[in-house]
Amino acid sequence: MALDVPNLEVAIATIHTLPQVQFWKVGLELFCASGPIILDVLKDQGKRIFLDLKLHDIPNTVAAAARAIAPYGVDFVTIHTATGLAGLKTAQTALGESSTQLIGVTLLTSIDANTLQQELQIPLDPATYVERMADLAHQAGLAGIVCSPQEAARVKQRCGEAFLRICPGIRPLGTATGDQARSLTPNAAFAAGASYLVIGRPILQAADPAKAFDDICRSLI
Ligand SMILES: O=C(O)c1cc(=O)[nH]c(=O)n1[C@@H]1O[C@H](COP(=O)(O)O)[C@@H](O)[C@H]1O
Repeated sequence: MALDVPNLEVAIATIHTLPQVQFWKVGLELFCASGPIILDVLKDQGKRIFLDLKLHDIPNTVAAAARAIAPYGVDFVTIHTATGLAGLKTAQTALGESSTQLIGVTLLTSIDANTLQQELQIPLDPATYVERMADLAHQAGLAGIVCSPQEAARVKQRCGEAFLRICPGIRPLGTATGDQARSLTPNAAFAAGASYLVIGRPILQAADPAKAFDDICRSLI
């Protein structure tokens, strides 16, 4: 679950409201607001942690950031694959002996074909672009990628089962799409080969978040 909340106080309340959630994603909003203390809070409760900082810079700088992140001991940390092969490799190397797995963000799930081709002037369809980015991440030795569930099957076929496909853009039927452009239902996402689903607003903004979480889990059985 994405712990997309504005500060430490709300984060702690949210973790308590959803004790059944075992794996939390801490993103830029909360990490900037709370600093690394939120990681200690989650660790103290035995939770797994996905630190979603989406590194994107020159190789020397992403490597330095990865070295600074390694001692946090989180499970996953993200880097944009558009950083390029050299940056992906140096960041992976910089994590050294740490158990943290480096995950490449391929193409944000908010970007549709029109935005990719017209606005960003990248003459590929999103699935082909994601495949190219998955290849880079795979070649650099990363543990997996973030992609939309719509690309999960192709990435699995291309890079193998062990290469993680972490999929946001998850929308149970009847929930608002919002800014997500390439989405699927939880059930369809797993069927398509997602290793993990990342879900925020459909649960956080539900009238009863615990029920929304349980309903999603039940829909997967
Ligand atoms: O790296 C991510 O986690 C991420 C990548 C991406 O392409 N799309 C995407 O939505 N995310 C994150 O996944 C979460 C999705 O949240 P909801 O749209 O509220 O379910 C947010 O925390 C996003 O920052």
